[in-house]
Amino acid sequence: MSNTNDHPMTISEKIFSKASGKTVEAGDFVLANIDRAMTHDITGPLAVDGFYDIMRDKDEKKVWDPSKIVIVFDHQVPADSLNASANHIMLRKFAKEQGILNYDVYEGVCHQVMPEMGHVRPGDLIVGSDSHTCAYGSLGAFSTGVGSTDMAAVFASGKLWFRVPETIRFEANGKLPKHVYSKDLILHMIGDVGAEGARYMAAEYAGSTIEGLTMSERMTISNMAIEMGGKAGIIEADKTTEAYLKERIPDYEFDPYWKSDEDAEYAEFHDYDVSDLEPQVACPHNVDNVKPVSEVEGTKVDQVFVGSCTNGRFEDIKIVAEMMGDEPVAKDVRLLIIPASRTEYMKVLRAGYVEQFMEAGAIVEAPCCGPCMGGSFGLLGDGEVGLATSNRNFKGREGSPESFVYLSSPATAAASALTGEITDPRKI
Ligand SMILES: CC(C)[C@H](C(=O)O)[C@@H](O)C(=O)O
Ligand code: SF4
Repeated sequence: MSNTNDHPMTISEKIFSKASGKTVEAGDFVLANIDRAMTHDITGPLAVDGFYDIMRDKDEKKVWDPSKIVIVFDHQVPADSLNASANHIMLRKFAKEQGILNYDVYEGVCHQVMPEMGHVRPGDLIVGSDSHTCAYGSLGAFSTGVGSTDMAAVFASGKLWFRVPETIRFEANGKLPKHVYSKDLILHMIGDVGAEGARYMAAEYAGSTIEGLTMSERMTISNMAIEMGGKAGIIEADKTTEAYLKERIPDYEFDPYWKSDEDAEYAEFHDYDVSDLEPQVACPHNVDNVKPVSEVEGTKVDQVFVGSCTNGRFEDIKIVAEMMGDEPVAKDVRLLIIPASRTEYMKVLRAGYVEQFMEAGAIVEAPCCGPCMGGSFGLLGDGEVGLATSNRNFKGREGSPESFVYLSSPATAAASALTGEITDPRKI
């Protein structure tokens, strides 16, 4: 695509222009063509019911384009209840009948599987019936979470109405200090603007710090855009993205058009110098209750969970393995490690980390969402304190409403698993 715009555009305006076939700007209402739709084992069944409801008078009840839909089983896998197995049976049948790609119980968390398996490209408009679908913005796509009934409409028509969002730009410059990671940066940003700071806006992350991040680190940042109310969390595609995509999509060709124009209009602008950023921790019971680790050091933890679509990749787990070395997990602490996908799990396995973690007294589980949303296992009981590398810490998020969840980077999680209390990783 070449630049034929009649006004400077943000990447979101460009993507919605392509998707609606006309030049649009923030505030416009558009009926947009969807490039890819993702659903999973929890929200999928309702979307399928909704789809058949929409199609009730049609003889041929076929989705608009099976090659553009992906189903992933990840929240309750392997089936943890009869309800979950019934959902899986229903979705497997739907996928088979419609010819839709279905990643079954062993593949991993949807937001890891989608980019990893080559279902995300810069410039795409993607919807998923999961709020962290904003994660694919890390590859320069406009990607957002929708409800199951919207997903049903997408299954039927391949289209959805949107209000083209304004953009809030976050620019981060400088080199992240040792033991400070992209998770600390995004927690800091969320703490700064608040849980509604980017409401219905496209968050756009830029600056030399972002440019220097690996794909895995970028995914962490884009994933959490929703925690400030963002509709999307976009990082423009560059050489790093190109290399990631070339490995996964053989015919992929980089198109420099998919970025914001120099003089594009932003609703808000936030600027950060990260060179003296401390490790950050989100404290109970809100993601924007963010404090530097020094303010919560010494808080006893019962469970440390390293995983989720936010920080469950090999790179994250490597940080934990390296920080722990030969040391055991602290007495009375459960360290739960869940790689975000089968691919990431195999990297962890090949690096010898599974053996290291088991010897240290940690538990390594097969890829899934795990305790991230108080689903299948690893739930916190009354009065217990958990530290997690995931993205939400609302009351009861990881189990009992009487438990407490703190969120941090994998490095802070590892340091805390070693000592049994929230610990500054720079001190280990
Ligand atoms: C189950 C699903 C609807 C939910 C979401 O949309 O985000 C879950 O993935 C979460 O992280 O809370
Ligand atoms: S890992 Fe957590 S945040 Fe991610 S999709 Fe699963 S439940 Fe949602």
